[in-house]
Amino acid sequence: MKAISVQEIESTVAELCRKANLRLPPDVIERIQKAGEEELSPVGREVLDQILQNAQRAEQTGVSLCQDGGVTIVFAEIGQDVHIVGGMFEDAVNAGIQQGYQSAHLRGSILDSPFHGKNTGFNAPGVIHTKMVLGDQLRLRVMPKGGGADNMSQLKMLVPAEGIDGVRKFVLDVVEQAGPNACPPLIVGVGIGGTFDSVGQLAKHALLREVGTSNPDVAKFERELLEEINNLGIGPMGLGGTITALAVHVETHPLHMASLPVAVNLQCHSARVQTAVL
Ligand SMILES: O=C(O)C[C@H](O)C(=O)O
Repeated sequence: MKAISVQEIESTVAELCRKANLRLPPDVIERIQKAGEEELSPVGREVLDQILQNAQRAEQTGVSLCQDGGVTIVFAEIGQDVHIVGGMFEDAVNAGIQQGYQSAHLRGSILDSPFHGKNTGFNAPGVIHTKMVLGDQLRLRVMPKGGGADNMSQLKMLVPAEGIDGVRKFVLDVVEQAGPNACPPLIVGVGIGGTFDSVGQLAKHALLREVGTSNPDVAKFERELLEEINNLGIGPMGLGGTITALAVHVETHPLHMASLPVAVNLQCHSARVQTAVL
């Protein structure tokens, strides 16, 4: 049994929030660089170059990658042999979000209620997903999820007879309808299976994967979808081009024989995720 204090959790989440908002992960940078070599449109190449310059400046100056620090999504894998001491896990995470956003001067985007619309200040509360795992470690992953791209995401309960072709059509429709609004080039997270409530989480979870790595069970489907999305011609920031998406990540879950839930969670090019293990 390992004891982990709420103070450690709070300061770790704070640091992850700061890092995530100021630093584009190396896998994302590499994929954008490669996209710059592949993009056929000169305007598209210019946009990709500006995205890379923006990432460099954010790291050098401490000004956030994007004005939108998003909803702070925290994925926690909690080892069964971990004992959290000194308070409530969720309170510690939310205090960490507040500390991180405040100290790095990041915009608070969270309203207390759809009815009152009062900014809570410093971006708390976040959305927290927890999973019990083996071991005595706590793995924390922070994803600031921008509002613009999340707004263009969609979920649909397909009829099973629509099959995988129906899924393919739905994913393409979602990307096409999003057009420039989700700030392409995108990472397209797709969840298939489970239930109405779980499939959205599956699609969001797919975005955590290292950009461009494939799910061996559906690698061909992911490759085909990426090609079809890039053939839509939306291009970087919607200005036309051959790179609309950097990657398609698909996750599946067993499902009821009468259902075919699909969720498409769009991630803008500012694909920010940072991880720490306690
Ligand atoms: O809230 C914002 O700053 C903007 C939003 O993320 C957007 O993409 O339009």
